Amino acid sequence: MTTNGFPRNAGCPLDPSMFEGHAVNLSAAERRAATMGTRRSVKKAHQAAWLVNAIKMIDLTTLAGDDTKERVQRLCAKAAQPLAPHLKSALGLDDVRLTTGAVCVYPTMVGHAVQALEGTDIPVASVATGFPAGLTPLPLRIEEIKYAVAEGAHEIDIVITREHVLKENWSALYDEIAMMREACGGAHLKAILATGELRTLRNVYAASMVAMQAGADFIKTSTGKEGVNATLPVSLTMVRALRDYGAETGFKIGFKPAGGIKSAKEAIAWQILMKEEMGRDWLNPDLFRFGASSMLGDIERQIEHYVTGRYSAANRHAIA
Ligand SMILES: O=C[C@H](O)COP(=O)(O)O
Repeated sequence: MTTNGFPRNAGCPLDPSMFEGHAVNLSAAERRAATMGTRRSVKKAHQAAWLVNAIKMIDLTTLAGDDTKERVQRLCAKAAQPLAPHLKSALGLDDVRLTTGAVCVYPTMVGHAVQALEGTDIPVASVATGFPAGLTPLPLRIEEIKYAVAEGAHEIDIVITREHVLKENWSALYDEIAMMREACGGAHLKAILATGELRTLRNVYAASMVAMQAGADFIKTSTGKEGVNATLPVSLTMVRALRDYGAETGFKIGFKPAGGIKSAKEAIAWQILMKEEMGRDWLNPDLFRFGASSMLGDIERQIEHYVTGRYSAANRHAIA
C-alpha cells in the first residue's frame, strides 16, 4: 500500500560521483542553523498556523522497552485527535480533518496500532532491521521488515550499518539498503542514518546520497537513541543532499528529523528550514515528518496559550 501520492523512488545505480566534490561549508551551515529559530519572518499571528501544520507532519512515536498494547492504543487515539476539541473549535477548525502524519512503533506493536487506527487513514510506521543499533545479521533484519509489513505497517524506518559509512564502504551500504527496499514491497522506506554516529557532515552527506540512490523514500536523521540526535546543522546537510539528488534525478525524497525534538519552537524552526531550502512542497506529510514522542504536548500547550491569549478565529485562513 502506498500512503501518499508522490512517485516512489525506485532507486538508481550507485553513482559515487554524485556526492564527490559536493563540499559542505560547515561554518556557513552552522551559522545559518544558529539563526533559524529566531528569524523575524515568523510573525506571532501565524505561529499557531505553523504549529497546526507541524501536527499534520508528526510521526507520533513510542519506542520504549515497556511499550504495551494499551500504550499503543492511547498513542493512536492521540494521533487521531491530536488537539483537544476546545482548541480545535477555538481555532475555527471544527470541520477540518486534523491528525498526525503517522504513528511509529516497534514491529510487535504494529498489529495493535493497525487495529486501533482502523477506519482512519493514518499510516503505521514500524522501525525494523535491529533498531536502534542495526547489528543483527542481515537475513534477520530483512525478515524483520517482512514481519512488520505482514503485520500491516505502511512505512518501515530502517537503520543502516554505521560501519559501512565509517569505512566509506558505499557499495556495501547501497546493497544493504537496496535489499531492505525490496523487502519493504509496497511500504515506504525511511532510512535512518544515525547521524550522531557518523562523525562528519561529509559522511552524513554521502550516506544520504547512497540511501536515496538505493531507493529510500525518506532519509531520517536519528533513532532517538544516539547520544546526539536531530540537529539543525546535520539536517541542513541532509536537506542539501535531498536538493542535489532531486536536481540530478527529478525524484522528490522526504526528510524526517527525529530524536530529541521536543518544543513547539523547534517545530517552527524545522519548517522554516524546509521552506527556505526546499520550498512549500516539503511542508506536508508526503515529504516531511517529525519523529517525536513528546513534541505534541508542547505544541498543544502553545496553542492553548494563543487561544486563550492573543490568537483569534479571524486568523483561521492562516491555519486551514
Ligand atoms: O523516531 C523517533 C524517535 O525515536 C523519537 O525520539 P524522541 O523520543 O526523542 O522524540
